[in-house]
Amino acid sequence: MREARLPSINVAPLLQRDAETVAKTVAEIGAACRDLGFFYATHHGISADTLAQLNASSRAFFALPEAEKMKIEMARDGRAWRGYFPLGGELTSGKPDRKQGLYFGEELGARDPRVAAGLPLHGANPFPEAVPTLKPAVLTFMREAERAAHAIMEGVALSLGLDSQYFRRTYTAQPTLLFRIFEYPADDGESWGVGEHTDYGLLTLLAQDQHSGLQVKTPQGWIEAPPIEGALVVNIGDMLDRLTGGLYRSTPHRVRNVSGKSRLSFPFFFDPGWDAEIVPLPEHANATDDSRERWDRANVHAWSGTYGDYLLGKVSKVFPDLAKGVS
Ligand SMILES: O=C(O)CCC(=O)C(=O)O
Ligand SMILES: [Fe+2]
Repeated sequence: MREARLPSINVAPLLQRDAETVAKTVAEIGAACRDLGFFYATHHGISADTLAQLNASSRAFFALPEAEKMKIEMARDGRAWRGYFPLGGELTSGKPDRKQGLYFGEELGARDPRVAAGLPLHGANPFPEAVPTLKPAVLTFMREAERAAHAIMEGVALSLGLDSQYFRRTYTAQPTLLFRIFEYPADDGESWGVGEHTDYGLLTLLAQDQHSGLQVKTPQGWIEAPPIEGALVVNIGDMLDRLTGGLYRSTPHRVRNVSGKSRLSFPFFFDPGWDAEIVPLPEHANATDDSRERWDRANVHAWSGTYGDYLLGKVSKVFPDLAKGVS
């Protein structure tokens, strides 16, 4: 493992729309996106209190007896694909991951047109009765994380020479929001917490507890992305890679919890609207096929379609049993 560090970027000027200091932030974001596709964001507006509530409520949930957790099991939730999955229940790169977790999305009522139309991955979230604090903790985190993600995407747009609202207009007026809470038991010396993969959408914001485990693939080898108090890890997903013809990289990463303790992480996925057709930016349309280097051997630059199609294809692979009920 190489001793290298991801850059750390203060994103407050984007949240505050501070014209004097935003140029520096934008330049840093552009450089980080072109280089590793990963950086730490500080001053992101997600409060320390929100993170503490989320951490404590999640710990309380995972400490429940298995039967209690299984009351909100994903398999019971139908098309929305929300709820709990037990250890080994998800197969990120074809093998069971050494983690248990909770899967959430945007909290949508039955009258939301997307729910009424029966779109998979849309609906209400199941929350555990046994830990009533989890619901407000998750919903508050998601609200604050969405605000941070819009602001960082404004920085990404500016760094590409686009106007700040470009992505909001084209893809994220009604983003697809997925939020997950993972508990990784201490390493067993054999299995990956999450196997090597890239994320699917535009931007991932990751909060972590105090235990390391995340590793990022760089041209010089794997590096660690340990937790930094108060900072989020931000990385680019396949759709931004596709839009920029590979200029902004969707970088592979993986997790091995070698901390010796149980590790919690909280990835928030900020993705294009479900029906959005993903069309490369005209000036970045000439991408090279990088499928031979990719973990899934897919050529995202030859792919076209809506984000919903892309996501469904990916999620069907990681939860093969659930997918049978949706297709
Ligand atoms: O748990 C982590 O640190 C990363 C999780 C991750 O990469 C993912 O859920 O896509
Ligand atoms: Fe990931």
